[in-house]
Amino acid sequence: MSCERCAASCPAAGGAKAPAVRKAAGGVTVALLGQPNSGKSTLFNGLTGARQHVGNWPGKTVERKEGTFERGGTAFQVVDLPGSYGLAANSPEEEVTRDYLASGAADIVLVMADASQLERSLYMLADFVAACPEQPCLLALNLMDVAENQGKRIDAVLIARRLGVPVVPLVASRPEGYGALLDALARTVRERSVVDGARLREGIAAAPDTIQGTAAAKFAWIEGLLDGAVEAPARPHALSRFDRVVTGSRWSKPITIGMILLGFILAFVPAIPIMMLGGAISSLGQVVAGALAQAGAPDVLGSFLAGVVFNSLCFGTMMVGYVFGINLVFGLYEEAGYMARISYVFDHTMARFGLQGKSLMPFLMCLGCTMGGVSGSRVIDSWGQRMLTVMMAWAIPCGSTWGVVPVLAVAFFGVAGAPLVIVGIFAVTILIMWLVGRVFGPRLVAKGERAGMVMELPPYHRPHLGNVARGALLKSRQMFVRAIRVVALFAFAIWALTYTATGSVEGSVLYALGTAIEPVTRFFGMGWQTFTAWLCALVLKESALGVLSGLFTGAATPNAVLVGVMTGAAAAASNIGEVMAQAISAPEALAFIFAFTFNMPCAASVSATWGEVHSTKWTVITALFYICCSLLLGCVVYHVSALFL
Ligand SMILES: Nc1nc2c(ncn2[C@@H]2O[C@H](COP(=O)(O)OP(=O)(O)OP(=O)(O)O)[C@@H](O)[C@H]2O)c(=O)[nH]1
Ligand SMILES: [Mg+2]
Repeated sequence: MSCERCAASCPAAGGAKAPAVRKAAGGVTVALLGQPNSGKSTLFNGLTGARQHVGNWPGKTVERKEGTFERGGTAFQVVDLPGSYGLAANSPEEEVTRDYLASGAADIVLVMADASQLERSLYMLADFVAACPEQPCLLALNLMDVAENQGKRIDAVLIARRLGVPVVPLVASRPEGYGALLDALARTVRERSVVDGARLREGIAAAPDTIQGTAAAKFAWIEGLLDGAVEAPARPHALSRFDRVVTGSRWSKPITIGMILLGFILAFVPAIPIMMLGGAISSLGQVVAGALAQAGAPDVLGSFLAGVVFNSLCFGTMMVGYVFGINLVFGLYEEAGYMARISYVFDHTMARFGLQGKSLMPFLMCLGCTMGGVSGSRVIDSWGQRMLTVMMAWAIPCGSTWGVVPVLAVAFFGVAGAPLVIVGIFAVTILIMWLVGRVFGPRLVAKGERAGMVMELPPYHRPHLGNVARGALLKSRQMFVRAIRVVALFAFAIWALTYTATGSVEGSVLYALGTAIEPVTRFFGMGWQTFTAWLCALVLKESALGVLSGLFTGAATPNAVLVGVMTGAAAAASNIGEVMAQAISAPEALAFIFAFTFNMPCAASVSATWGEVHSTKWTVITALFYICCSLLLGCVVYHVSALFL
């Protein structure tokens, strides 16, 4: 049915741009409408088998998504609309929803309400009925399990009688219980039932013609609709007392920091077996190479298989291990409703940097893996704030950096000097983040957009481990595929540059290139070996120690260098620090430490950044900024420290 009256009366219709919505040919189009976090995407996934992002905080779905399913010989097209609090609001996501309704593309609108906070959640229904009085619809009272846990009892039959359309209690996260909803949907298609909104219209007509007056009339209608239909216990829910502590002014920050640290530690539980699998893949590569050599295959074949193919897989698997762990643990936090609290607690602090509370999680995730942190920025709704978050997050030293820096710091500056180096690194991190905020902040986040986040705190839910694990697997798979492509490409390049038939590094292209450009790299405080390690770190941060090990100990065969490149510390000679301490000066080591730490994180992070921000221009700007910063730092640190060390 074309909802012409809706289009005429819908607040969106007046000034809205021509809706880019076309009606599907054949079948029945069902639009899911509801306030944020009411479970639309969960139902959408359950009905269509799609994998839309779901999570317990408002505002995840920002674009219209479509999927299909079949029931009783009828093809249904389901449209997952972005959540919005009403139809008169102004954010871009809310415009998507309004424009869609105004287009008349939906045959049936399925209004989703959160049964655990029904009165507030039904405001969308009131708005919809006022705007689209002739649109056939039905109402789903979702999150019934949560409402029941709160001790609420809802008389759906009474509400249905008052509305004149089917009203179905629902637990969207359990698709096996969709029978009643699908029956009600089929009935709505047959009967084209519309809500009896006469009382609502009378109320609105009698109310003062102001936003507040109209809203009061809508809430009065909801009150009448629910009168005698909802029974709720009077005592406050125990969790709301807990919430007062975790979001209150006194303990909120220490508790939040503790919970985040716990999350990072717990992430190792699923990560370690996956990382061990990665190690096994690398060893398998060596076995295969050895077997090929014994069978008389050309050396280049074994070297290529072990160095490029198996080591790429090894690195991809190892990296994805922690990414999976982080996604799983923080996915559980998100599902439980705790992530929204983390963002809330730090919102004010982050606003000082032009960011918002939601930027904190990506920052923290970057301490483990920049790629994971970058993909975590997806939760930030404003593109400018997301880009700025990613740009700042690149400055945070990742886990791989911490595998390299302490080894070198102790070797060159002793146990007493190393902590000073670490403090220096933290100070420069903050300096660079501040610099990024000052230089790029105004270009990315307009003054008006610099407000903190606006987000209601969702009620706590018991997380569904299966759903969260599936989501984490999906994200990890996407990341693995992205990483492996980049890694394999660079691994091939490095392999080609270090391969020599004799096995001596001096004969390799890398050696020739490195020594040729050494006069220039010396200006930035790095000799050819440290500069090569710096270059390899552009591809993979953890490669640096392995490369240094290969190049300085002299024991490096091309494949040892490559294994170092791919597996980092694992392949590093245990005495690398001592050997380097004899080969290069302390200023050069310090220059390398700083240039390496603040270099762009790794090629996979660049690819993840592009994947999140979809801007080649800003991805390139970010990469160039960090490469320049890193070289500049190397130069300054080298020349200044040479005066003292
Ligand atoms: N316990 C329980 N949780 C549910 C149910 N339906 C959805 N959820 C959870 O509620 C949260 C919000 O679900 P979403 O499907 O993302 O909500 P949405 O309406 O699409 O939200 P926006 O895209 O932000 O508008 C998620 O944590 C879901 O797992 C349910 O019936 N019971
Ligand atoms: Mg959604």
